[in-house]
Amino acid sequence: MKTKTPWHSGKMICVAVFFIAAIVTLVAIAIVQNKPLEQKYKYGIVLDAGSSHTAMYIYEWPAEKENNTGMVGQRHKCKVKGKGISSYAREVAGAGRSLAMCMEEAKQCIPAAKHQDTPVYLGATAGMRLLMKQDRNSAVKVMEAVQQTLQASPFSYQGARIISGQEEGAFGWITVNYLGKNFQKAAGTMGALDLGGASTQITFVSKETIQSPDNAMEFRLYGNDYQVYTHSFLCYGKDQVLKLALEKKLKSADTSLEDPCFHTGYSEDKLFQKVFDSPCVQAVSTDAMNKSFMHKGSGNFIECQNSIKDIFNFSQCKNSQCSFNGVYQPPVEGTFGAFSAFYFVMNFLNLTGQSLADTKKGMEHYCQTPWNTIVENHPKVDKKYLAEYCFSGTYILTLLENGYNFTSENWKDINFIDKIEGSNAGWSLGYMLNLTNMIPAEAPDTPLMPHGGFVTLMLFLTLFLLILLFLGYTFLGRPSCLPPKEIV
Ligand SMILES: Nc1nc2c(ncn2[C@@H]2O[C@H](COP(=O)(O)OP(=O)(O)OP(=O)(O)O)[C@@H](O)[C@H]2O)c(=O)[nH]1
Ligand SMILES: [Ca+2]
Repeated sequence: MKTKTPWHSGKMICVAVFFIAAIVTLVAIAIVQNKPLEQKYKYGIVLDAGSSHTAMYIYEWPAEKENNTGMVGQRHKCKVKGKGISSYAREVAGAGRSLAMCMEEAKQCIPAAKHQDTPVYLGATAGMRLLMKQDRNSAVKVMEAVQQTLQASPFSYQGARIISGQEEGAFGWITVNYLGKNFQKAAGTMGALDLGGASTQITFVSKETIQSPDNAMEFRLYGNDYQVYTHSFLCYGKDQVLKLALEKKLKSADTSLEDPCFHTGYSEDKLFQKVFDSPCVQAVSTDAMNKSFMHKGSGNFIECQNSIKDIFNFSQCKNSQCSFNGVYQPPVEGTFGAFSAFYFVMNFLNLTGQSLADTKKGMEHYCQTPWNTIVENHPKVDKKYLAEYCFSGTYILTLLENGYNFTSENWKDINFIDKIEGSNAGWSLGYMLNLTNMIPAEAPDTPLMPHGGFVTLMLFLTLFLLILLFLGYTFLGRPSCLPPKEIV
């Protein structure tokens, strides 16, 4: 005779059945309860008022996840027609009006119900820094004009200001690392190289203690401390540097100039004013300003590079090492994202993934190509941009190699990038993240496991228990609460 163990008792089996039924119900409730709610989005607008033009960026992010890295993305970009706001010094109202079309686009792009909760910021960079030096009064008026336009919009106006070179560098670094989700990775961060029209920035994390306070920034982000080196070179953006280079070559009595940085066959009558209208170059007399010179190309990369080296001062350095013009810079470290004109120019020249030696060969070949061939090969490219690629590419090479001290070994660490995960690399995203406190100092609490993982685990456990029950039933006999099997 078999002895009845408590496990064999029908009551126990029934209890087990109810127990499992309860678990199944629990899991079902957990699934329904934890189903992600319909995503609610928030929006933010940043106007990047650069020296050459203004761009408006609309960012969006899921309302519940604003503190998680990488959650904010670019929803829309609008390029303001015409030049940068600093070009409106003599007609300041035009600066405000120039933004109207993009603000209209923003109204269409962001749901009306969200307009008044959407912050709008404007940050002006090197063009306005230069205007501030040249004509403070007009600069203030330009900023007032853009402020008025933004305040008249339905969005929540949060300020229009000229940002510092350090901020521009640091926020560009925050943007690329936020988008690359690098703040929570052990692999470390990526340096940022930004080449604008009027200034250029270099920003990276250095192991070396930063020897000059002006170049040091400290951040605590997602629970990690970062010591960042940053420097912004005013007048070393691609448009201002062309003026610096021409200034070096031009004498006020010259009626023509042969320039190795422009293609053979290129010839354009230019006003002295075009070169000398900036605080980056030495002033000349009004008489001289109204004269013109014939700008002719001779297309020679090596000669062009030698002429560009003249605009850097490599001789004085008060610290252990410098980039140029006596500016302290520790040795470059890690990988870099190079964006804005670094990307526009190197991408056009097809020189984004090459060794330093091949990049130089590519430049040599490009610069010596006659102007009519260049025009024939690129019928759709704006002639102003087209004429300057030899100069700009040579400047970029010289700045990176001779200025920042990149070598043929670490050249491959420079990634020429336009966008990361659909968002443009630039200071504007980092600026907004900072002002909306969206990058916490400490890592936000995260659930033990993601929603999908939790549901899968619960289902798996339930299934496991059901199998156990089935096995128990098969091997240990039927419970007494079920009707007995008919004996044949
Ligand atoms: N080739 C090319 N050049 C461009 C393009 N867009 C802008 N540029 C030029 O590249 C340079 C840098 O452009 P941006 O990064 O927009 O410069 P910015 O923000 O106006 O200037 P900063 O205030 O100095 O930052 C300028 O000389 C622009 O005229 C483009 O699509 N193609
Ligand atoms: Ca810029």
